Amino acid sequence: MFDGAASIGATQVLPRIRFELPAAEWTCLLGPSGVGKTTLLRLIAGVADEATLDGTIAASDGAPLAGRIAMMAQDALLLPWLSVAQNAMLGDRLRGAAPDPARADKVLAGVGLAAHAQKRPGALSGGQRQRAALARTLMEDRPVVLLDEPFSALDARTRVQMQELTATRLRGCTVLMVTHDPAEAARLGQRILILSETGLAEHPAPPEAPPRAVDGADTLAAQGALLARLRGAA
Ligand SMILES: Nc1ncnc2c1ncn2[C@@H]1O[C@H](COP(=O)(O)OP(=O)(O)OP(=O)(O)O)[C@@H](O)[C@H]1O
Repeated sequence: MFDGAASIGATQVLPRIRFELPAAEWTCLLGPSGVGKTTLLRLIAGVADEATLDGTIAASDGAPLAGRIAMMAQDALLLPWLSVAQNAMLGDRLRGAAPDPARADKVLAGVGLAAHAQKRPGALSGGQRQRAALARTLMEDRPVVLLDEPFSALDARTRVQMQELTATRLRGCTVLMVTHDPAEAARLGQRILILSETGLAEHPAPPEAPPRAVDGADTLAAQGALLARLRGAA
């Protein structure tokens, strides 16, 4: 449960909001640029050192959130001196656990980077780097996953594939994904939230389980309604 507002210095960077993330469901968060979506994710992940939270963040089971969250940031920070495979296994390395190269190979193959596993991030395209960061997030195997525009740099075909792969792999996880794409929210969201300067609003999600067909009637209707609402809010 999140209940609070956030500021940096004297500036409010997240309006006061209150919401719960339903367990094992995929929640999509949309809203205009600069409204505080990334700040919200960073606060939940416990890495928003720049911001001051006036409120509380708590898991419904009362246990600490630390150690249960994987986050894929917008500026996917791959370490430039490590290979793609080593980046994918970074979580284990940082925890001092034994890395699992066979699993990394599998996850990298899943995101279409098998042929690039030994390359440095600098030798990849932006979309390939984003898939490498996605692989690292999937490798983490955490019950709560925060995704900040994870598919934004991908071409249309790869985006649809990665949405499907991620939805399948994260089934059973509690996911909060920031996206600017109403089509993506209509495909993946079991709950759709819109953040604005005045607070949080909920938008109805299609009833089918994600990933929904791109051209499904319910998906297209939800996409259209969401876009109209976002335009109205602009
Ligand atoms: N480190 C920082 N120092 C000062 N202000 C910041 C910092 N990080 C973010 N902000 C400000 O906080 C506000 C919220 O930023 P945030 O990145 O959370 O927005 P967002 O909704 O994720 O935007 P976008 O959709 O463009 O990614 C913005 O006004 C931004 O300028």
